[in-house]
Amino acid sequence: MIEVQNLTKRYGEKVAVDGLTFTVQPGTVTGFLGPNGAGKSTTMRMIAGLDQPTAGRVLVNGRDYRAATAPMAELGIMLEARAVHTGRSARNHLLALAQTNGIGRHRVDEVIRLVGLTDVAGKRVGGFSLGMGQRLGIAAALLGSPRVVVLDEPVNGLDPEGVLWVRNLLKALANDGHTVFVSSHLMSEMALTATRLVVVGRGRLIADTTVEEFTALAGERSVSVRTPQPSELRDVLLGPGITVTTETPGLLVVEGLTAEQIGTAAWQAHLPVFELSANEASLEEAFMQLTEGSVDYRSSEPVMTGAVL
Ligand SMILES: Nc1ncnc2c1ncn2[C@@H]1O[C@H](COP(=O)(O)OP(=O)(O)OP(=O)(O)O)[C@@H](O)[C@H]1O
Repeated sequence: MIEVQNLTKRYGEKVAVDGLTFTVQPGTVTGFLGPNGAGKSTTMRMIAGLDQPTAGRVLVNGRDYRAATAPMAELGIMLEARAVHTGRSARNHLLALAQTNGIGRHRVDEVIRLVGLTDVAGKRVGGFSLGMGQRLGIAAALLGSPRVVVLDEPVNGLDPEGVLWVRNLLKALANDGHTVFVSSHLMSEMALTATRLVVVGRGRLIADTTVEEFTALAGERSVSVRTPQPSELRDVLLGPGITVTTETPGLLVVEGLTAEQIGTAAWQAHLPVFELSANEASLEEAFMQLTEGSVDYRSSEPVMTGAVL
């Protein structure tokens, strides 16, 4: 379990993390979401004791992680992969880590197999692609068979097969009872991997919810109806909690009713309907709405959702 209590981190004037409080439970994958610069990496570094909080504290399995006697068995962490420039082979890199933490050789081979690096284990890490580096980072995080696994953007740089592999790995770890906390700035990816979500913006907690609840929120959508008798249909549909707007002549946009309810009401009132379509809000759109106003860096160019998926 990870308990983050009133956690704050300031860098001079900049408040990177601002009074965050949340708990990450074992047995589930918890997604840590937020736009760029929201404070995810800083929070993760404080969980691992790599950064000192300005205020508040973090408990890993009920204790301060820095006081753990076998730290790699408590917490395995992979921070955002940066270019690794090392002449060491992947196996030697992991062996060195294992030796300094009292972990046996057989576990090194086990994690190499687990992350699919067997064929390149003898190769220099410096020559690894971003995806191979991610796999190596995950191997290092899992080396001590930790109860808590924290991964910062683990699918960055992975091909679709790699993304699927990470997704399944995280789910398997959670099913085994591990605490799994994984950051991403992609809502759609988290929706497929996580059960719970902690959403931050500008260092503050925006939502601590289940993916199901979040999806239901995104599911609140409008329905477009094309009819030759818009004012009559509008009168039929209007009621408490229902809004009807006209965007173009003959086209109503209805909020608060399903397409089925609208179709039935129109049929009962003998009003013709030429088109009836639900306007689905994507998870990514719902996430953008939720974090609106808490984005640090905003591109002036619109980004097609497909391009970031
Ligand atoms: N060492 C530092 N010194 C000064 N400012 C920092 C430092 N580390 C982080 N920040 C700032 O704190 C804020 C939060 O950064 P952080 O890297 O934690 O965000 P993030 O959510 O992980 O973003 P990303 O998805 O871009 O990695 C940013 O505005 C960043 O510029």
